[in-house]
Amino acid sequence: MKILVTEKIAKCGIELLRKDFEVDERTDLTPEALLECIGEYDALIVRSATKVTAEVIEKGVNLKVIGRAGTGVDNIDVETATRKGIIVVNTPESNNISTAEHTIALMLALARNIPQAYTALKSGKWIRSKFKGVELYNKTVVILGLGRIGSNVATRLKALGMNVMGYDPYITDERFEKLGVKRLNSIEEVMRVADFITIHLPKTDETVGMIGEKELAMAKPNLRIINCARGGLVDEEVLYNALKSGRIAGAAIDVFEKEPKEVPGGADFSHKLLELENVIFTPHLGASTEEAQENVGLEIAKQVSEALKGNIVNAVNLHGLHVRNIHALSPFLKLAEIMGRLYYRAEKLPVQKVEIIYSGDIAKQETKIITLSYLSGLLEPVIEERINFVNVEMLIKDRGIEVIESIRSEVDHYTNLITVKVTNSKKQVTFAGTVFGKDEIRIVNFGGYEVDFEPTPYMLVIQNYDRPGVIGKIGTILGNENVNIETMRVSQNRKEGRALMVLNVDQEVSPQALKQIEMLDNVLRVSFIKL
Ligand SMILES: NC(=O)c1ccc[n+]([C@@H]2O[C@H](COP(=O)([O-])OP(=O)(O)OC[C@H]3O[C@@H](n4cnc5c(N)ncnc54)[C@H](O)[C@@H]3O)[C@@H](O)[C@H]2O)c1
Ligand SMILES: O=C(O)CC[C@@H](O)C(=O)O
Repeated sequence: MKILVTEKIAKCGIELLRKDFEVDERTDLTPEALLECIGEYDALIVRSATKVTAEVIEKGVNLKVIGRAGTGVDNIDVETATRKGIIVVNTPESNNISTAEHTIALMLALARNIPQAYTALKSGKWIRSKFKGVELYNKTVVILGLGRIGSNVATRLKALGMNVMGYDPYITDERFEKLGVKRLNSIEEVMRVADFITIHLPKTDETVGMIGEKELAMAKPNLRIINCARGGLVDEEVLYNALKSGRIAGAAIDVFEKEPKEVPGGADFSHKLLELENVIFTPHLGASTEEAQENVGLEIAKQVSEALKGNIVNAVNLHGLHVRNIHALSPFLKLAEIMGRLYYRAEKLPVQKVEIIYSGDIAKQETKIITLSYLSGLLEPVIEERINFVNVEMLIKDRGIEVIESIRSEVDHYTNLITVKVTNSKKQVTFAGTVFGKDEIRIVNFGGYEVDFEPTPYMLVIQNYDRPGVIGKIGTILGNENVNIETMRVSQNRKEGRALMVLNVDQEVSPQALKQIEMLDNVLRVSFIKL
C-alpha cells in the first residue's frame, strides 16, 4: 500500500511507515499536482498547509486514511471523507505542551514589546522609552476554550500570578474548579473583565468570528489578545481597525485566516496586520518544537499504519467508538454483519426502523461497534459505495432509518443473544443469533421462526405450508441441478400451519431451479442467500 506525505513530518515517523508501506514524501506538490497524483495512494498525511478538499477526496479513489500530523482538522473536509468511508486521524495529544508554551512566550513578548525592541536594536537604534511594557502579575486573563491546550495554558498563567478566568460552556464546573479557573458565562462578560484574552478554540461554525466588532467595542482599552488557535476566530478586519485606532492595546498572532505553504527560501506573505506596531507575529509556530514534531510524526505514523492494517484507531470520524478488545468481539461482529445481510436477502421492502437488543454476556461489552457491523451488513446488498464503520451511520441516517439499541442482562437458553427487529412499511421481521463457545455462529431466529443453523456461503430459505411431500420435491429439483444439500433445518409454526426450511447447500442455485421450487404446491416463498 502507498502513502503520500505532503508536509515535513519527523524522520522516525517516516521510518516506521516504511517498515510496512511504500512512502512518498512530496512536500513540493501544488494543489493541482496533488489532485493529479492522489488517486495512486491509500493514505495521505498532511500538516496544516495542505488543503484536503472534497475534490482531493473525490479523486483519492484508493484513499482509506487521511492523517493530520497535528490537532486541527479544519484543513480537511471531514464530512466528505466520512461519507466516502475514509478514516481521518489526528494527534491531538502530541503538541499541546508546545502550543501552550508558545502562547506564554507570545503573551510575555507582547506585554514587553520584545519583537519590536529587538528589531529596533538590530537596526542599530537604542530605544527604551517606546518599549515600556506591562506586567502579567495580577492581571485578568480569560482563556477561551479550556480543552487540552487551554488547560495547560491555565496552569502556567496561574504560576505567573495572573487572575485566570475561562469561557467554555462545554466544560463542567468540576473541571473549572480543579484547574482553579473562574468560570465566565458569556462572551460579553469576557470582554468586560479581560486584560488579556488567549484563544484555544477549535475552528467551527460557532467559533469563527467569535470576537467581532460588537465584542471588541465592549473591551477594555488595555486588552491584549493572543491567538495561537486558528485564524478567523477573531475577525481579522475588525481586529486591524481596533488595533489601529487604539481601541485595544495589542495582539499576538500565530495563525492567520489564509496561510501559505512554506517553500524553499520562504513563501511570500503579506497581511494588513503586519503594518501595525502593536501586533506581534509568528508564522504558525505553536507546534514547531523538536519534541512536538517528534511526538506528532511518530503518533500519526502509528495511527495511519494501524488504520491501514484494518485496526480500529481513535479517529476523528469514528464517533465515540472505543473498543478495548476487538479480538474478543470479532465473532459477534461477524454474526451481526451476517444477520444484517439476511434482511434484504429475505425481504424487499425498505427498512424504516431497526431495534437491536443485546442480551446476556454480550450486553456487558462495547455493543456500539456490533451495531455498526449489523448496519454495514444491512446496507451491503443495496449500496454500491464502500460501507464501513466510518460512514455507515451517515448512510443509515441519509436513508431515514431509525436505529434503537438496547441491552438486557437476562436471556433464556443462551449465554448471549443478539435480536434484531426490522420494521418496514408492512410488518416487523425478527432475526436472532448467538455465538456458541469461542466462535461458533448460529442463527436462532429467522423471520420469527425458531431455527438453529450455521450461516454458510450458500443457503436456501423456503417458507411453505406444513404438508407432507414438500421436502422430497425440493430435494429432487436440487439433485437434478447437482446441488448437494449439506444440512437442513425445519422449523414449524403449528398455529399457522406453516414451516420454514433452511438448507445449507454447496453451490449457487440457478434462477431456473429457484423458479421450479417456487412453483411447487404449498411453497410460499423462496430466498437464496449468498453470504
Ligand atoms: N498554533 C498551533 O500550532 C496549534 C497547535 C495545536 C493546536 N492548535 C489549535 O488550538 C486549538 C485548541 O486545540 P485543543 O487541542 O486545545 O482543542 P480541544 O478540543 O482540546 O479544546 C477546545 C475547547 O474549546 C471548547 N469550545 C468549543 N466550542 C466552543 C465555543 N463555541 N465556545 C467556547 N468554548 C468552546 C471545547 O469545549 C474545548 O474544551 C485548535 O483550534 C487547534 O487547531 C494550534
Ligand atoms: O503542523 C503544524 O505545525 C501546525 C499544527 C497545529 O496547527 C495543529 O492544529 O496541531
